[in-house]
Amino acid sequence: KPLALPGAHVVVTGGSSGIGKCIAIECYKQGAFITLVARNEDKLLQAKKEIEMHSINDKQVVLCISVDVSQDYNQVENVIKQAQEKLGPVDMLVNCAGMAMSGKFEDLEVSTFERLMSINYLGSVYPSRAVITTMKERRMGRIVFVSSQAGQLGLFGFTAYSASKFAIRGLAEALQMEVKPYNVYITVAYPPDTDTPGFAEENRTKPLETRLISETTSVCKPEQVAKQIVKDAIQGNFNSSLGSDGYMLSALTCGMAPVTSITEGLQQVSSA
Ligand SMILES: NC(=O)C1=CN([C@@H]2O[C@H](COP(=O)(O)OP(=O)(O)OC[C@H]3O[C@@H](n4cnc5c(N)ncnc54)[C@H](OP(=O)(O)O)[C@@H]3O)[C@@H](O)[C@H]2O)C=CC1
Ligand SMILES: CCCCCCCCCCCCCCCC(=O)[C@@H](N)CO
Repeated sequence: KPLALPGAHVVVTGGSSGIGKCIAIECYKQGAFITLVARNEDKLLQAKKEIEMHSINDKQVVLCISVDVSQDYNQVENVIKQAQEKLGPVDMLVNCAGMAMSGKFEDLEVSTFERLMSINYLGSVYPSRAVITTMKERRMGRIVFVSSQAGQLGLFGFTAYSASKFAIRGLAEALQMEVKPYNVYITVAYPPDTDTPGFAEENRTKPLETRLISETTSVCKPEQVAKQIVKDAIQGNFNSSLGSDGYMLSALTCGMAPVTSITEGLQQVSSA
């Protein structure tokens, strides 16, 4: 059964910018209560104002909490507790906090591998770990992981980034198998290049080869990406991708990932 967003509590990490902010807006437009989680407080307040312009009733709330999701599990757990005290149990968690850094393997600092793994991977483990018990008890919930097309295939320049985004998929597949009997559904999103502040930042140091490969697919708008992710999450689809290249990549790299319908499974076989 699709998740009903009106009145639901949606937590979005990385909700102060880019794709995360657009996901928050999309959910708010459909009547959800939102908790935004990110580090910078000014950006959080700015995003809150922007989201509030899309309210559909006067009960809706946007709560902001500043925390680094990649550092300390206890801190993250406290943040989730605070959010639940104010807005009730989390119906949907969207793990969107993350960043990209590119460069040839030998040019990347070793610390970059550690950093991307902790932000993109552990930064998705901690919030998910903090909500899962309640979701299982309530026999409902959605957890979204934002991976990337670079989490479906390894690309020149993305040795650190791709690995951190592949890791998310392993976590998600295993977790979905555990929580399906509890009516909790996991979605992994694989967005293409998307026009966000994070993307602009990433482009400042991108190797030419990476740029050329990336340019074979077009740059999407974050609103468009967000709409697709929210739609798939509500439906409980395990895979969320966008556009014809996104569709092909997902079909080619489906592996043994859960399928939502028999049709989807047959489609994967025929398009492969
Ligand atoms: N844009 C793109 O081309 C694509 C992006 N993605 C993925 O989508 C996600 C969002 O990307 P995008 O919208 O471009 O990024 P932005 O840089 O625009 O936004 C990132 C958000 O995450 C927050 N954030 C970053 N690090 C942390 C942290 N340690 N703890 C808490 N919050 C954090 C930022 O706030 P603050 O800095 O204040 O903490 C901000 O709200 C990322 O996971 C990215 O890898 C996937 C495919 C394509
Ligand atoms: C037959 C199948 C055809 C498919 C063509 C495949 C082409 C691959 C292009 C991948 C682009 C990389 C996107 C990474 C986005 C990202 O995560 C960063 N921008 C993060 O900010």
